[in-house]
Amino acid sequence: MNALKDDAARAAKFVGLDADTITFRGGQPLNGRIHVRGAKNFVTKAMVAALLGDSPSVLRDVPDISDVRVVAGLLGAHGVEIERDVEGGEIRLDPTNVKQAHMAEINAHAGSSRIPILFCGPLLHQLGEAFIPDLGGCRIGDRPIDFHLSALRSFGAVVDKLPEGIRLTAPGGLHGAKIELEYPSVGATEQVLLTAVRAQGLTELANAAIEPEIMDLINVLQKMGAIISVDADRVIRIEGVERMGGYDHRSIFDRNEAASWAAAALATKGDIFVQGARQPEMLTFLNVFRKAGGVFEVQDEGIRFSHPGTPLKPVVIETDVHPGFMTDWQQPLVVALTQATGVSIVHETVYEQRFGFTEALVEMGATIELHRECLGGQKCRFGQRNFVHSAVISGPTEMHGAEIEVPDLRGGFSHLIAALMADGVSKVSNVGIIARGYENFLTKLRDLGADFTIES
Ligand SMILES: CC(=O)N[C@H]1[C@@H](OP(=O)(O)OP(=O)(O)OC[C@H]2O[C@@H](n3ccc(=O)[nH]c3=O)[C@H](O)[C@@H]2O)O[C@H](CO)[C@@H](O)[C@@H]1O
Ligand SMILES: C=C(OP(=O)(O)O)C(=O)O
Repeated sequence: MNALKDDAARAAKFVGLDADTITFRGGQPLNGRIHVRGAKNFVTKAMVAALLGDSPSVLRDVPDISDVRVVAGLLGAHGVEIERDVEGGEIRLDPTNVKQAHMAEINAHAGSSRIPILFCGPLLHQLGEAFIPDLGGCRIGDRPIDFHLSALRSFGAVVDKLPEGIRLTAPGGLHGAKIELEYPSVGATEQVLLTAVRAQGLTELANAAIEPEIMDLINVLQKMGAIISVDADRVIRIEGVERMGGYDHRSIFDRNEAASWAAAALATKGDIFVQGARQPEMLTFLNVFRKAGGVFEVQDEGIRFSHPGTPLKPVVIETDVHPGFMTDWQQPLVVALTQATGVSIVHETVYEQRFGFTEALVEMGATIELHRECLGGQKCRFGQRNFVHSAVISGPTEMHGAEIEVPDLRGGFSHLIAALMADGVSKVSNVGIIARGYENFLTKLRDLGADFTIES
């Protein structure tokens, strides 16, 4: 539990959030309009990509979340000059004087985010050497980096595991490789992209992940001078180039944040217009939202999500890689499903331990049973390995206030929704973790009519 407190305190500090525990008075619908900016799962990677150029890059729609601060800190430690307009969402990254960072500065970022692992390729290209601190990120499974290290070795990198992180060198340079991922990992696909673009020769990546955030990273890399093609069969081909320049780019919107607010509208019987949300990247979510009874209206500026005013319907969901149902959508939606009439099933096939958040929901009155079996229909990697990775949610159940602790980013947002939906008072602690991926979430909640008080 101390590790979670540390996660929360660190993330809160990064964005200047003076809040640890929030007392909610629930039972009111969330109504109104909020604005979602660039995607946590893209912006941070585009910032790393700037390291590959020999001239400055400009990224727009950058949200003020702690993962952005962590990556900016690590880039700054490596000599990247950063100018940031936090309110305007613009960041300018000048990598022309990139240098090796001091170990102390690198380790100051240990345990804060998963993004540092993506510095490997760009630092090897620019400096011939990379030190990567211990990774952070949500505690929702083991989260090994074996695909990353194996891919880097295929490019010619030498990896030394040190007590405080990993050190990489490339004595013979980096050269193109033929790689096939065991599973279409988002991070490992990005690792290959960020390394292959300047490696000598051709790289072929089979079984790649093709999430919209990865496609936007490819857009950025192409703007910088890379040559990348994506085939329909999940094969990505990259022709290495000798030099790359900077980019000017507006980030893709955060579809995970948008889905979270949609779930909040459904769970609290509310009506939320999410400015910045777009239909194509949310197609799969929108289908499930509609099947559960949710109402949405796609407009030019965003998507309006609302409760139908009639009972919600149960759904069966299997999380999957894109274009499947994104794992980061499942936790907030489960809260709404506690109000559906009947039995819903969620089969989590991406992470082996992503149902820790349901314990608090059960304490608040939800009926959720967890199972080791693959309950969705398809067999996944976790069924045979005996992980608790399927949830059965029976509803509708009355929810009442409780004292709960945020376990991870999306689980934390689901706890906020539960506290707002429940009758009575709830105290939610460790809210700093939510600042990892939800910009100004307290202001947005206030704007939507939430009733709460903050304790530091
Ligand atoms: C910062 C960021 O973008 N985070 C997202 C990214 O995480 P991240 O990139 O870490 O997720 P991955 O797609 O790599 O992980 C998917 C699965 O592959 C496994 N795996 C991954 C790498 C590896 O070397 N070995 C291995 O076994 C993981 O343990 C997990 O079970 O994609 C996830 C899946 O869409 C999202 O939930 C996260 O929000
Ligand atoms: C799992 C997530 O993030 P990370 O990979 O940064 O831990 C998430 O955004 O839900």
